[in-house]
Amino acid sequence: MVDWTDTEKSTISAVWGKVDINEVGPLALGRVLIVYPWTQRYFGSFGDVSTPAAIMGNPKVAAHGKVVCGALDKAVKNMGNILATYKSLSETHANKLFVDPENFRVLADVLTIVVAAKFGASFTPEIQATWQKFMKVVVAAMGSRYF
Ligand code: HEM
Repeated sequence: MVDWTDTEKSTISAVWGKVDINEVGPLALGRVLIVYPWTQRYFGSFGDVSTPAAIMGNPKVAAHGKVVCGALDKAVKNMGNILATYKSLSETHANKLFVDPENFRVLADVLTIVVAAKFGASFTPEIQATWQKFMKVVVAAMGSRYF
């Protein structure tokens, strides 16, 4: 159970409210595949991911980036119970997709970089701290059914 202050809750809602899932989702997943190439092994059915340009232009990568960010929307809307929110998604990634949970942290870090680049100076250290706390909880929840 994670305690969130009212300020933390409103900070996450405000940041998320300014994030365009359709833009940030594809950018984040594309960057994960480029910066951490071993993650490509999970997306064998996605077609051409052989070069950075192919990855960033791949419609399946873009579509899936939106799906992942859509799932993050659920965490924003259920901050009081992120663990339960991701129970079955964690089970799917563990037992069906066999995704190494270390990759959740990788995705969270890349997403933070993409969000920071979009926000620029308005992504203050205080906002970053709250955002990273939120990401930590998401990563923990996504990894919660691995053991
Ligand atoms: C915050 C972290 C993540 C969230 C919220 C998330 C969310 C999702 C969602 C909602 C789906 C669709 C599930 C379904 O259709 O039942 C999915 C599928 C999938 N995820 Fe994740 N995911 C995350 C991280 C990752 C990472 C880091 C990887 C691999 C590096 C990954 C690999 C996959 C794969 C391979 C699929 C199936 C794709 C397909 O064949 O269509 N996920 N994920």
